[in-house]
Amino acid sequence: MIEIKGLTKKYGELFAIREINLSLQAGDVFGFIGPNGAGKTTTMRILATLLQPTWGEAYVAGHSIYTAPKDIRRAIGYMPDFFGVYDDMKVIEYLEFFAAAYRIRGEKRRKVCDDVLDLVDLGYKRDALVTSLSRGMTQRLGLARVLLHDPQVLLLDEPASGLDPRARIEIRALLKELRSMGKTIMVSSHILPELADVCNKIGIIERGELIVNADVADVMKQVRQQTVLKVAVAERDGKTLDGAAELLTGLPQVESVAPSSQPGAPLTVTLRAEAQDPSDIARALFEAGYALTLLKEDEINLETAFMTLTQGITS
Ligand SMILES: Nc1ncnc2c1ncn2[C@@H]1O[C@H](COP(=O)(O)OP(=O)(O)OP(=O)(O)O)[C@@H](O)[C@H]1O
Repeated sequence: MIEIKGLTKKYGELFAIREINLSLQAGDVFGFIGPNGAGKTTTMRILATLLQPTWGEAYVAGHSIYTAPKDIRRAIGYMPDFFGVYDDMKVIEYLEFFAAAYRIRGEKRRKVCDDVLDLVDLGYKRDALVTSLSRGMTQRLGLARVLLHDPQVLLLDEPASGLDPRARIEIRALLKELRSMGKTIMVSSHILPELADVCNKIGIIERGELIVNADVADVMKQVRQQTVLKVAVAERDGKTLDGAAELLTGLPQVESVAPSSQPGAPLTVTLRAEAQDPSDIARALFEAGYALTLLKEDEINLETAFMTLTQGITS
């Protein structure tokens, strides 16, 4: 759906983006992470055929940015990081205006507008003035607008920037819904946690260069090759968590035991690479008379994974 090869944009001597390569399949949700000025907007504007690269190739939905920009515009929904809304227009009028621009006519137009409004949960603001909407609602209206012509590919430039926590959560839920509809999505942000649980692919861009470009699942595997467990026992009958830690440290399949960070918190037990079965741990504790209250695999979050993976690269 998106194929980029050696894409480069220069402004004078400055490389806004430099030799970017990227390949996204249908249904991929690509989180494009980078600090301000890293090159996210430049990349998206080139894909949206609003900006010419200095050199390099880019195809969207099978169409070249050089030879078929009109086909690309039909296939994409591009939401810029800042967009204006017209004053003294109602929400529904605003959408109908853009639907008309997409040549959606007659009864279908009203239906399409109502459908996208429902999708972004703004049906109840149908007759409100666009200028009366909160920033979160305005962003959702912007999303509704780019969905009018049912594009296969969405390019969303920082859709959650400047929103309060609740509105960010709403945008994330909406992205998940669009993902379940099979859309291919490129969504940018300058912070990773925002996109962590929405994307299946992540790219990190710094000073115009894509320094990480990976499948989320692969990153997880790469970062965590060992099993890490959270373990807790009941502190009674002379048995303590410290005693359990000592016992576990002596087991051959255990590589390390980190004490609990605060009173009552579980131990963090890392197994040796070849030992994957946590039931040995349960058995050893049980046989020594401990009452196990917690034994679960410690789930690594994407943020930690990427921090580990990019250590030293982004500093
Ligand atoms: N028209 C322009 N003329 C000169 N330099 C530009 C122009 N547009 C962008 N740049 C530069 O290109 C680089 C990349 O900018 P870009 O807007 O793509 O970054 P970004 O990752 O989208 O940042 P932000 O998160 O702030 O939107 C920056 O150094 C920027 O100053």
